[in-house]
Amino acid sequence: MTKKAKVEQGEISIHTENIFPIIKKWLYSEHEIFLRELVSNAVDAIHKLQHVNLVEGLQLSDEYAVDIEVDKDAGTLTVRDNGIGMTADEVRKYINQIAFSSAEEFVSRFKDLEDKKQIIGHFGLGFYSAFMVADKVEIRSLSYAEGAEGVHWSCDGSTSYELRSFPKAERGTDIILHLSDDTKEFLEPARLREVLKRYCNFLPLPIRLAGETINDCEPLWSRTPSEVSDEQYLEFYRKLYPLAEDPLFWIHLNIDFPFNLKGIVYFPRLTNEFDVTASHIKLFCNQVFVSDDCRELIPEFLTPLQGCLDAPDLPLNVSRSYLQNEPQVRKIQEVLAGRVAGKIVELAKDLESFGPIWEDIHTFVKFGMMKDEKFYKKLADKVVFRTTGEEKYTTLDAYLERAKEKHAGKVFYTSDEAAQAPYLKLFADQGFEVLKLEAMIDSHFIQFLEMKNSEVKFERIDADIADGLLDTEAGSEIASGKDQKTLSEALQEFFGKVLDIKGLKVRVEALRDAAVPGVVLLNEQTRRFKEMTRAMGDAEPDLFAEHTLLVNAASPVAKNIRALQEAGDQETAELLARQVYDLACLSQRSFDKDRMEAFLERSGRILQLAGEKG
Ligand SMILES: Nc1ncnc2c1ncn2[C@@H]1O[C@H](COP(=O)(O)OP(=O)(O)OP(=O)(O)O)[C@@H](O)[C@H]1O
Repeated sequence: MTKKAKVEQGEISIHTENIFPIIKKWLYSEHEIFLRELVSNAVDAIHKLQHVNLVEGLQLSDEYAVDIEVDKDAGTLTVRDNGIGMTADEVRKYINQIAFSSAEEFVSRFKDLEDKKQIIGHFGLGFYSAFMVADKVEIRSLSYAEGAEGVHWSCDGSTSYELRSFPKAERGTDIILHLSDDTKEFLEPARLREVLKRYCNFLPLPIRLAGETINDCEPLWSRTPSEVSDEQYLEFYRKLYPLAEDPLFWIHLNIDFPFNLKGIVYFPRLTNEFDVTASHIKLFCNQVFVSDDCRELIPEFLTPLQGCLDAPDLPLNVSRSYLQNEPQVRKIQEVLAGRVAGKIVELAKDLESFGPIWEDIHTFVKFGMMKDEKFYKKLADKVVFRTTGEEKYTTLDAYLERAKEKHAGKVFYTSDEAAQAPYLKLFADQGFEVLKLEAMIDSHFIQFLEMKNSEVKFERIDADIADGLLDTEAGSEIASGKDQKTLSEALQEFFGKVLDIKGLKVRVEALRDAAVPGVVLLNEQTRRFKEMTRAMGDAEPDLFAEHTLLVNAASPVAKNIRALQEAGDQETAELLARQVYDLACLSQRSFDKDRMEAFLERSGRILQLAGEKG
């Protein structure tokens, strides 16, 4: 005669009326995370058994795995493990009391939260997340303990449960979900696979779907860095980001003290499609996927970093705003910044291979240096600049060393090679090296460098004419003509009178290069100030409100103007003076319609005159 199984019925002692509808509705969009929760509980159960096995010397030698199975006809999904199992008492304690009281706490803590995304992806849901997708949940379990009896628990989503003994042959736990009508998608292997790949891809034990292992139990970051080859790092990257180009460099973190942090972060090649404002790192907790968005852990200037971080010590069941104030988070940021700086120092040893990498990383490095003093100190002498010099790249120190004779402490730069081409030519012809600072961040970075090195001044090549470009041997000029004026005096007065523009200063100097009739100069400090007000969102500043026209006394055009003026051909002299000015301005600014028309018309007349002369 078989003994009738004793059935225990009871009420789960929770105080919230009925938490399940709340959970279900509230977390609707993220209900797939139930699978992560159940699979990680199953993995925990196996780890616990492995631990007991060691401590108690049980000498178990099973093949451990978590199996996920579906029964389409019955509409059930089962998560099975061969871990530690539970006795009836443990089910009462861990499921009826602990799991459900934490459920209650969870709901009361987060139900008023506006931004639900804040906690999504973080732990704290546990076993009861099964009710997000199931109308009824069953547990069948057999504890590892000697003489243990199988146990069966079921609950239909109300606050009452049923518990009875159950003839289970194999140690471990089956969690059986009777999926609700609107979550039948989880009976589809393809959908299950997708979710398991997302959350369980790197779990440390085999996770099998219909018998097939779907995960990588030993993700690369869990290995010893010295045992991993470059090819393996690249292969891992390609698996994580199949559409991306190979990264620029990577860092393998393997920290045990003062906190645990493992992971591999990659600095990607930045393409136009790459969103540098989004977070790209996948966060794990003991190899369980937690979130794709862990921007709190990464210093702001390193947001492009990709890869995986495994931070088992972080209290992940808290909101992101909590994370922002978590001291450990700051330490992780510091470690990341330090390690990235270290890697850059290493890469910078070979300037030739470093140059192209620098092109992709420089904005972030400069931003980091301005934000983080430690980062600055580590990299201060590693910053490189593109240059017109012999090598393609130079450090600031090397540049200043070369410039010692000609312009000590002064750094000439261009912010736009095309627009400043005439100036570049002047500098190049006289053998002056010019740095190319063409990125948005550079104007701020220059300011920052000047603050850090008070003896260094940056000057854009159109800011002033360096002494070395002037022909100081041109000799003193002789006063001549009816007006008894020197060439410089006469031209200065003539240009000033003819152009008659508010804010324009005329300066006449002999340049070493006679080919340029004139250049416009914009004072460095005034220009920077104007650019700054533009950056602050003020109305478009007029960069030309104050500017200087430098007329090249060495140029044949200037001499010609003076000759025409002396000969009384005021009209042609004026025509040429205006053209010299417009040509000098043209590279710096675009003309409006009227000025362009006047310029073209004048050009036509000058061509005509030249033709008549010929
Ligand atoms: N498959 C299982 N095998 C053995 N025990 C289990 C299993 N699943 C759950 N448990 C027990 O039930 C308890 C409650 O699980 P639950 O998932 O709600 O919370 P948790 O795992 O302790 O914490 P959290 O999931 O929030 O990190 C577990 O601590 C464990 O003791």
